[in-house]
Parts: sequence; structure tokens; C-alpha cells
Amino acid sequence: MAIFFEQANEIMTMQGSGARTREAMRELSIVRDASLLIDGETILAIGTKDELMRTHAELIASAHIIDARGKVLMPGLIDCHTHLVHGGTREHEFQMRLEGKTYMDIMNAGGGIHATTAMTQQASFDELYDKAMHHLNTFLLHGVTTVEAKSGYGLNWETEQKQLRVAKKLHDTHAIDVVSTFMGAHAVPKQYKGNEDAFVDIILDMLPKVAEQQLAEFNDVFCEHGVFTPEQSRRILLEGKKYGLIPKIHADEIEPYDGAELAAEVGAISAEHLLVASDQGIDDLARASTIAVLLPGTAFFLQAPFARGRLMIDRGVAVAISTDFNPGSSPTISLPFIMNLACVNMGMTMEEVLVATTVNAAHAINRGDTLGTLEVGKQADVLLLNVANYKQLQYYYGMNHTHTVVKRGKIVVKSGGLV
Ligand SMILES: N=CN[C@@H](CCC(=O)O)C(=O)O
Ligand SMILES: [Zn+2]
Repeated sequence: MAIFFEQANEIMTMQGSGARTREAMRELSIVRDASLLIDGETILAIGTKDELMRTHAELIASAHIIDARGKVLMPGLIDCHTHLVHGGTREHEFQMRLEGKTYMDIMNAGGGIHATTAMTQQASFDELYDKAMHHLNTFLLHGVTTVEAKSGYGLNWETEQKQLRVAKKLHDTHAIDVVSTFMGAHAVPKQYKGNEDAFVDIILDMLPKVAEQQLAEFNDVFCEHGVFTPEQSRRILLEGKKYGLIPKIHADEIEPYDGAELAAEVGAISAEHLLVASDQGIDDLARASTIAVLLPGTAFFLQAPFARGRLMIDRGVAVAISTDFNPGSSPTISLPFIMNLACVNMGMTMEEVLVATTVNAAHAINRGDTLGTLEVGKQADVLLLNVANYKQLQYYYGMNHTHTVVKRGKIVVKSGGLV
């Protein structure tokens, strides 16, 4: 059945092409007192109610009508960096950090990523699936219609494959589109400490299997002091490219390590975190059109300095924003809250964070052609917010304003609840 959103206060169409930089990151292309008509899985028309009644009267007469008066319509949010599929939780580590331990102290002592790896290895396929399904439902309730999901809590082929298969099944069964990234290079198992290159070789062997079995589109590495060096990261990313896996990098998160520079050098689609990226690295990202995926929830939760989002935009980098949802450094699913952190702590404007979680997030996962804007012919992923104008989404912070969500032309959230 067609869907007719009637007379929204504002429709943020975000229309235009390509990832947005500089001033274009502030252009929301808003139409006011406007209506939107969906037919099948795509957007058929956007305009005033009168215009659409003139041109599509018959279809509207039989459509499901949603009263959008007093509300705001926008593209479904895109969360372009998550560690969705994992076993267990690590709330005790949060307590340890509040008592003075650092994230890397905990990881080096066998906790952190290693702790989640053990719990993920032990979990059955169905346990991982049910847990991640629950998380996806929460994403949907927060207006998120597409989620990128990284593996990386297996650190052996069996469990990496299990995580990626869970993500694939979720993509097939859940309303949310799940886009997979292989991240075999997330940590070095302790039996390889001192012999890290041997583990790199094991990851290199996994890459053709990931590609052959079509388990992921992207290949990510945690390039960090004490994890993978820039040289090891380069090897893994360049080898992945041979199999069509597009590079992404967890770069310059804890200590500067020329991760942004490496992302630009290998032609990564995105460099992620960048809390301590150098000036040179930022300029390199701009030149290479590598998207900076910034994760202010991680800085907030780790009590670390925030990435220099303002400077990156001013230097011409296309910035995307994401939750980094994971059980250690950012266990939140509220992308709207993360957007608020980006405004308050990274100097981004309300317009920029909206572009960063729609158009630019779509480009960070290679979905810019189909997702991220409300335009005729694009996939109908639509979010109706219970706010009077787009600025209220950030003003009334830390709250969930989702009213209705349409995914691929189907209503999946209604009056703030799952359908
Ligand atoms: N920094 C590396 N990976 C994750 C955290 C993973 C974890 O702590 O479990 C991140 O992106 O923040
Ligand atoms: Zn991450």
C-alpha cells in the first residue's frame, strides 16, 4: 500500500549528490508544510499537499495516510560504525575506568576486546543472533534504518565467520539493512604477543574466504600502539583490496599513529575515531576524499579528548558521525544523543550533524546512491520526528523523538513503538 505523509512542518530532503564537505554540510534543503508520497519501496513525490493531490489523487485516495502536521520528516538515520554482533557485557570495566584504570590497561590485562572475544567465541549462533536482534530493534526505535556491523570479536576464522553470518541473517530478517565489515584485525590474541606478524598472516588467509563467501564489503583494522602497526595495517588493507574488500581504519584513537595518513594512502573509504589525528592526517583525508567517521560517544565514555570535528570540516573533510556501539568504549544505541555530543563537544552545527548521520554516513558505507536523502526514486527510508523543527532534535537532547519509521516503503515504527 502507498504511504502518504501529510503536511509535515519541515521535510529535510538533503537533496544533492556526493559526500558533503564545507558549506554543503549545512545544506538540508528543507521544504516547509510539505507532503511525501511513497509507492512500493521508493519515494514517488515530494511537494505541497495540493500539488500531490493534483498529480497523484488516485494513489493518495487508497494510501495509508500519516498525519505529519507539527512534525519533521527526514531520511532514516544511518549508523555507519558499530560492533553490533558480540557476546556479553562489560559494565564492570566501566567501574574500573571510573576508579582510574585506562581502556588500554584493561585490554592489556586480558579484558576489553579480549574479554568480549572470549564471550563471543563461547556464544552460540542463536544467542548472538537474538542479542543483536534486540539491539537492532532498539536502533529502529531511535530512527536508525541502516547499520554497519563489524566482526572482530572472533580473532579466529570460526568465530569471525559466525559473527558475519549472524549479521547476514539479521540483514535478511530484520527491517534494518545491516552492512558488514570484516575486522579480523581488531586485537592480537595473547598467544601471538611478540609474534604479531604470525597473526597478521592468519588474517591475510581469512580475507579470500570473506570475499568468496560474500560475508563483508569492507575490511577494517585497529591501527593503534600495542595493537596493529601502520605497516601491519597497510599489509592487511592492501591485501583485502585484492579481493574487493574496501578499506576502513580505526585510526588515531588513543595515541597518534599516522592512521589518518595511512587511510588516505591506501584509499580507504573512511578513517574512523581520529581523536588524536594530526594536522597532516586531516589534510590528507580531505585530499583523498576519505570520510572521517567521528565517534563522540567513545570520547565521552572513555573521558578522552574529542576529535577535532570543527577543524576537519573547515579543512574540507567530509565528516560522518556514528555511535560506535560496542560493549566496551561506547555501549549506546542513541544516535540522536551522539549527534548532540558532536554539537556540544566537537563544535559541529545542528545542520552538520544531520548531514553527518544521513548523506555522509551513507557514503561511508558506499550507499550514497540509494540512501541518505529524501529524493524521488530513492529508497523510502523515512523518519518522522515528534518535534516542531529540526533544531528541536538537538535542543531537547537525550530524548527519543521518533514517531514513525518507514523502511523500504513499510511502516516499521508507529507512535514510537515497533509495529
Ligand atoms: N577501538 C577499537 N574497537 C572498538 C572498541 C571495542 C571494544 O572495546 O570492545 C571501538 O571502535 O571503540
Ligand atoms: Zn569501532
